[in-house]
Amino acid sequence: MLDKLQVERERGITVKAQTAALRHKGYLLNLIDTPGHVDFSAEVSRSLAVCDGILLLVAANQGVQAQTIANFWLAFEKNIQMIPVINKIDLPGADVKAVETQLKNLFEFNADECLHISAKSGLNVEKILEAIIERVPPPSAEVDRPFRALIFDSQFDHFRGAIAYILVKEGSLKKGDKIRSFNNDKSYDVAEVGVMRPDMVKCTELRAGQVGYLVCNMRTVQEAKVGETLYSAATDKDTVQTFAEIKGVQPTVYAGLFPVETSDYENLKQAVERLCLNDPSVTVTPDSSKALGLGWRIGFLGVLHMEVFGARLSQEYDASVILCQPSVEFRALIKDNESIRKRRYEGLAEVRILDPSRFPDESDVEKFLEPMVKVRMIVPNEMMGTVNGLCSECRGERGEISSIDSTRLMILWRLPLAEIAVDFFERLKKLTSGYASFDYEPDGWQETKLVKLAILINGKEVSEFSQILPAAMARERAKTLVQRLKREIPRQQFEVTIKGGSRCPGFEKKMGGAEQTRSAGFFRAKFRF
Ligand SMILES: Nc1nc2c(ncn2[C@@H]2O[C@H](COP(=O)(O)OP(=O)(O)OP(=O)(O)O)[C@@H](O)[C@H]2O)c(=O)[nH]1
Repeated sequence: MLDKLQVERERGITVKAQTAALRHKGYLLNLIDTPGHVDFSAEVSRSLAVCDGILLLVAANQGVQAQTIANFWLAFEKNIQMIPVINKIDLPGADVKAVETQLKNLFEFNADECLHISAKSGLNVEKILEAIIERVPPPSAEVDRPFRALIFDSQFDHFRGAIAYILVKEGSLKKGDKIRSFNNDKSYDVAEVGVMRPDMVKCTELRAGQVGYLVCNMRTVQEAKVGETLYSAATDKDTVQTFAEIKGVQPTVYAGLFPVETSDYENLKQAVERLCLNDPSVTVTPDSSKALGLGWRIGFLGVLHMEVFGARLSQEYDASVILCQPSVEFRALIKDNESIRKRRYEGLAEVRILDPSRFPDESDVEKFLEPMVKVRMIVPNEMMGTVNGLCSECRGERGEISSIDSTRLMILWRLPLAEIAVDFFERLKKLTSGYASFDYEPDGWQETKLVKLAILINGKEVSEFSQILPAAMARERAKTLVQRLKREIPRQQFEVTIKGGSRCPGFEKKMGGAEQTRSAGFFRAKFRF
């Protein structure tokens, strides 16, 4: 019901938090359904900023997943009331007792706190609503004060402009009211308010404690930014209390984004801005390339997030884009030499490496650093060896292992982000027949050796296609690239060379003939790696 986006329906996953208001026995409950995948964790943290309670859902046949633990701690730190719910008890593989043990061992939930339901058959679902009413405190809301609300999500509508989803903390709001935004400092006449049921339904008034949507002719997407405070135009700005900042999540992978046709740049720019309104966890920096023209370097929370962003641009905005190979951010500590630092690196001692075309000269570099992550996996006992094997292959350092019940282990590893950014989860799932779950968080930086794999087309480097990666990963990656290029490039037209730098000596592979019938449009359409 709540997965409305085409990409969600196609992939069967939630990528966007959705709100639904429902009435039950005289109470108004506002629910937010959040995604489960680690790439969309920003949706969870943002939703927690406006919730008074959470339902911690665990499937009876799968048990606690790695992301359940991450989400538990997010809610715990905010001191939000939690209701543990064990779902899918209708399945033959359901083991309610085992899940109860896990919930006790990991989070100290007692068995009598846990609800046992089947969302499919509807069994005991009613009890969830009762539990929300009994256990979750009502929102603190003062209806008699002047209007004040927080924008916790927003979306661009092709017909009505920016639509803000708000939590009304104080007062009330109706059509015709005059309001102001605190950070943007603009004033608006309210054109429409309503609630999500889960589709937008107009209503006459939103009152303190409610969440709903607001249309007020916000013309640019910046005006409906998440975290903005709205208040009654009659209130003196100096007396307005703003909401605590909704902390952003740092991107983990970056990729170049360019229009297929350079003439589409302006349209794509608008589409990117509008989509970012609904997905504020991406970071956007303008970028330009000799081969691909004007575009952006975009930061995502993972490769799935990147793929979903690309799919949404094409499905919701009809945009054709080139997304280059994703890469993590590396850093270089520049040698302690004032004149080199000044001349070449804007005086910086440490530079960020996000773009192969701006790879520092190796002789200027004291050391390279790569980002590390703490990975948490939950796996069946008998698969420990397999999982540990995979992690050591990925240059990992083993951390603690603990059992969460008699059949499952929680395994911690410290791994380079570059190793897990692309296909680690797929490999883990394959090796464990889908039984392992995985979650990670940033864990500092570590010295590394970096290699630039340069891709030359007809003898010229196309830096957007070139890649920077740890030397340990270079040979494997180069081999995959060779295979891919063999499939994708018409050899009579292009000669492609992949060159390893000094740290990947001798790696040079040429393919195709050298005929100079270069067609930029073709390049753009063809190179989507
Ligand atoms: N047998 C059974 N299947 C269920 C039950 N609840 C959900 N499912 C199935 O489990 C699958 C996943 O359901 P979703 O609701 O998409 O799961 P989710 O946890 O929201 O996943 P994300 O959308 O990625 O966050 C679907 O195929 C559902 O039909 C249940 O109580 N019993």
